[in-house]
Amino acid sequence: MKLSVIGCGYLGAVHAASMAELGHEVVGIDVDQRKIEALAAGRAPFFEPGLPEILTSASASGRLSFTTDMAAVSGATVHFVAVGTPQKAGSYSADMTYVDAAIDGLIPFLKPGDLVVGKSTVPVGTAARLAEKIRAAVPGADLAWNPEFLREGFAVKDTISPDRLVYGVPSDPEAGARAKALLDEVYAKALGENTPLVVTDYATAELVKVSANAFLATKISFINAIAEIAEVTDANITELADAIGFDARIGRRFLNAGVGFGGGCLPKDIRAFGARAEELGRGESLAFLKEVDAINLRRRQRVVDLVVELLDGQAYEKKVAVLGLAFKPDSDDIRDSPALDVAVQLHGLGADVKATDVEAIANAHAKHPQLVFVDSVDEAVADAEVVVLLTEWKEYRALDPNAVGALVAEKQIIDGRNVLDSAAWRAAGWTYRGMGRP
Ligand SMILES: NC(=O)C1=CN([C@@H]2O[C@H](COP(=O)(O)OP(=O)(O)OC[C@H]3O[C@@H](n4cnc5c(N)ncnc54)[C@H](O)[C@@H]3O)[C@@H](O)[C@H]2O)C=CC1
Ligand SMILES: O=C(O)[C@H]1O[C@H](OP(=O)(O)OP(=O)(O)OC[C@H]2O[C@@H](n3ccc(=O)[nH]c3=O)[C@H](O)[C@@H]2O)[C@H](O)[C@@H](O)[C@@H]1O
Repeated sequence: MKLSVIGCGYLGAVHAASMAELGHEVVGIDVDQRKIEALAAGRAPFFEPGLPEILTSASASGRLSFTTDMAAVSGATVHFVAVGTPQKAGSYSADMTYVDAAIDGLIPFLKPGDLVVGKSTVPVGTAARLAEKIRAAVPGADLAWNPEFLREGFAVKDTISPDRLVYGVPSDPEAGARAKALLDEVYAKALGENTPLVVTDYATAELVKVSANAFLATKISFINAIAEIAEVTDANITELADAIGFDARIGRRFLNAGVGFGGGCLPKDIRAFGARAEELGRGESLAFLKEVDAINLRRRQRVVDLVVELLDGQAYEKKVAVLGLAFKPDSDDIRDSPALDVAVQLHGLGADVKATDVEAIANAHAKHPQLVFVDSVDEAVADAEVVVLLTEWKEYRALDPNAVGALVAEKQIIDGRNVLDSAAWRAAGWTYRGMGRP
């Protein structure tokens, strides 16, 4: 099948390459010339495990191409829209400029029978609005909403073998059936493997996406709120999470307390969802998401406070090693990263911060050139008075407390992700502080 993917960022580039890997003929479009040049040369413009391999194989197959020229969509029947919907400056709402520009750019090249498929995360009501616009401009063309649930770090696997598929299709039965048939053809492999499929209306599909992210964010903030109580009672949040997680109704996943959630999605999605609820006159229904956000941001402050506490109340000119900048391991994404936020705050307090990451240094440097970045843990921790672990890369989880201890000035560590063996670090002479565990 011939597909186009408009917007080739963390979502779109993976989607384009994965669809080509599945046998479709795909053209990826982006306004970012540099990104397109990299992708066209078979290079991933960001770090995502497995992406380089499928880019190479799909490009070699001749089924995958990339361009900045929107006219290239003409040969395709199904057009995925995967452009960004970041938080609007000065507001909690989603910035819809890119989605609107992508649809406006696409319309002149649509033909009757084409299906535009929204993948970006949008405020509920967007699909109905865009569908009207598309149908008015190109009779016979239509729109479906097919939210994406991939996780960065697992994006290729999640795209090729999703845990569920959701289609928001037009309410007209004939148009709905046609949209479903086209999407079934796109996702034939996953459907053949009995992937659960929910076929629904636009509003439900849009709400499924933001509800899923709101639930995940709430689950993380729930455990972090309990971690705040654990901190003042000397309870152990990890053991507590294990214990409640054994209840299948609760489940252990997404109960890792620490410096909290970040990234290009959970934080901005809960804010945009709350803002949309207010527009709909139902602000109070999602008021709890403000608390979820507030708990989350307090965890970053908690790490900063712990650093200052370990430095006897004064961070100024003290040497602090920051391990981790990406919002999570196996990603170079620093969008709303708790780790980077903490590094910036410590720098703001006058600390002599040396920060490192496995993949995210270039992105972090581009955004915060005022920080000092070093390429290795050894350089970061040299003469440090406090070491702060903020992104749980496997390399950092495996650190040897004795080896690190030989390099620092003071053996003090804050485990912002609760991933180190506290007993082993203490046995090696370290002052160990976790996030809600002794
Ligand atoms: N990153 C992720 O893991 C997931 C993201 N999403 C959603 O997918 C959407 C995209 O997210 P990301 O890929 O992370 O963002 P991103 O910022 O990495 O990528 C967006 C891309 O769209 C391009 N773009 C902007 N305007 C354009 C236009 N008019 N025509 C063509 N290209 C244009 C940008 O240059 C950029 O490369 C967002 O709505 C996000 O919430 C949903 C699920 C997972
Ligand atoms: O809409 C999106 O873009 C995506 O957002 C998240 O995926 P992602 O942002 O890639 O990363 P997650 O694995 O969800 O982690 C998000 C943040 O939560 C943090 N987290 C996660 C789990 C946990 O137990 N504790 C915790 O603090 C992570 O460190 C990270 O900062 C969702 O998991 C995806 O399903 C969704 O498609």
